[in-house]
Amino acid sequence: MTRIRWFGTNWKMNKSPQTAREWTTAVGTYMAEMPADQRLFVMPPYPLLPQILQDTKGTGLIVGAQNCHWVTSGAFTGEVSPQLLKEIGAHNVLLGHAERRKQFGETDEMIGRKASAALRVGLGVVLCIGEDASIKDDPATTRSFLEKQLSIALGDIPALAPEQLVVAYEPVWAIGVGADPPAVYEVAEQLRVIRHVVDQIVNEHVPIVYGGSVTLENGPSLLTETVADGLFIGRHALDPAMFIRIIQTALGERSVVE
Ligand SMILES: O=C(CO)COP(=O)(O)O
Repeated sequence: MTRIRWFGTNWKMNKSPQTAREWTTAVGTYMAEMPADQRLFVMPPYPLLPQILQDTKGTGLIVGAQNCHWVTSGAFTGEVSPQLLKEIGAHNVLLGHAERRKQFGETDEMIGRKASAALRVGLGVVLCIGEDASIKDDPATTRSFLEKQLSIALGDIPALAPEQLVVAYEPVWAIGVGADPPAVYEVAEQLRVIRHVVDQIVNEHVPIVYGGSVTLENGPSLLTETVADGLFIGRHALDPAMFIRIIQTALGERSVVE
């Protein structure tokens, strides 16, 4: 069976309609020649979703939201329902990102409700999990922490369609400007643990991607020296040329130095 490789980016609170269009144009050109065993996904801010869905129709780009509520409609000011995302044509939704957990108080239970609701309306889900710096050097604690995040988030999910769920391992200590760059040996073991736990919980094959300070330099080893099925990239994928270079380099189609 061909191994599918996943490359995604979360734009966080970045980009304008204009710079989003420049990005989708450049990535669309790459995707026109892209091998069938690759999946690319992007999570723009909510207001850019309709534009990007329209501009990338037929390219195969998977376009998703960065969050959603677990309820279909109602008095939840500022929230967006999975049903609405589905109706506007979004393909998937990012849930459990470390920034949502830390800055907006999202708990494993809330993320579990969101995952269940999103999957039930037929959206794909990219579920983020990851430990913070305080436990990273304690393998047993990290293991049980990741197991708990997974078992609560996936505790009430329906039967999955193929490729409907992706798990993103994003250790909190490795995310964003000023974070510790991840060493492959540090994340390889956790990725193995996650693979094992996910296989126990879910019948369907669930791709697992690595995210957190992925760069042109560390992308190849993070992809090829671990069990990761792909890479989830933040700030270094805001530039579409760099996003494409990271993909091509990680897949061995280009070298880091050219
Ligand atoms: O949070 C991330 C993707 O969701 C990763 O962000 P960075 O690649 O900027 O560390």
